[in-house]
Amino acid sequence: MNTEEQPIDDALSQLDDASPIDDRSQDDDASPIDDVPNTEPSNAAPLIDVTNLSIDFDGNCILSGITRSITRGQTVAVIGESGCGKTVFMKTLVALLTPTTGTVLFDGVDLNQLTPAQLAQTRRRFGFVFQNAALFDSMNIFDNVAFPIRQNEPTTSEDEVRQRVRKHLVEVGLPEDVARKYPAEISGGMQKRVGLARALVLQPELIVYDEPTTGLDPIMSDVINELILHTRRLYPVTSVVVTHDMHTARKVADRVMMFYPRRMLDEGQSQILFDGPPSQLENADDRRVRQFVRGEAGDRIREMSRAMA
Ligand SMILES: Nc1ncnc2c1ncn2[C@@H]1O[C@H](COP(=O)(O)OP(=O)(O)OP(=O)(O)O)[C@@H](O)[C@H]1O
Repeated sequence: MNTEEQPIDDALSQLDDASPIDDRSQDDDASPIDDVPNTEPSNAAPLIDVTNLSIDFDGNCILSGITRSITRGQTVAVIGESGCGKTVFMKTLVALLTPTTGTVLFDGVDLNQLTPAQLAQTRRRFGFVFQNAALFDSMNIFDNVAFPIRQNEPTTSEDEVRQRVRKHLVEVGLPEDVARKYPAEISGGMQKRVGLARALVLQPELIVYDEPTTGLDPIMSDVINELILHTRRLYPVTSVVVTHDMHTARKVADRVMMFYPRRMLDEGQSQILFDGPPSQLENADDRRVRQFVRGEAGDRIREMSRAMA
């Protein structure tokens, strides 16, 4: 796309009366408002149904025997030590990976039975917030956020594109002058907020966040956490948040799933050691869960010693 051809100045003039959530956002210390309507889901039907999922890579079993549902409107944090399969699980939910066995239903439809065209259509219902924001370096922020609209809804008028980009930049607390900048000209925290704005422009039903706070200072991490909550209050969206950040898991999630590496378990043992509200993490029955959330190596040291012996 030739960004020079975009009527960006017109677009930006439309942003002039936008009220960013917090003008301090230029300095990355903005805290978005939370006084917004709570859009509770109208029903509690599962949006995602996973049945007996397993994933192998070259005979190396990463996930097995996973059966879980995710209800519409839930925010699920997926935690667990590095390499246990959190990202693989998340990618499988949005058909970026194909199950070795088992099924993943999204809104009752088996994603792996869809034709490429049907899958592309369904993916418009997903929003992705990547670990590194994954913005296009050659496009300014306005065009980055406009990109999914122009790609997926090419008949949308430029007027509407401007309105929607403006709305979503405001929602993530970015001031209007950011729209003219390029990704390299803004901080990592601002890039993550642009990534969230871009994920929201197609009004997804499911948003997956891959390590949304990794690499951010504690204040900016909390801004991102607030934005995840803010997004949930604004829209009846279902969210899956893969994170190492226990503060994020506790703050944004109404449900936490903790995975354990398959290779460290015996046949038939569940790979999900905990599945419940974050308030119960500290008192989980499984010692490995309590150790994980407290940041104690505990059993893992003994297990690793045995594995290396
Ligand atoms: N496409 C792939 N091909 C082969 N192996 C893969 C692929 N994707 C992931 N893996 C392997 O699967 C395992 C789980 O990876 P995954 O990225 O899900 O871990 P994770 O729990 O998200 O870890 P981290 O917290 O470090 O990101 C790793 O051993 C990884 O190397």
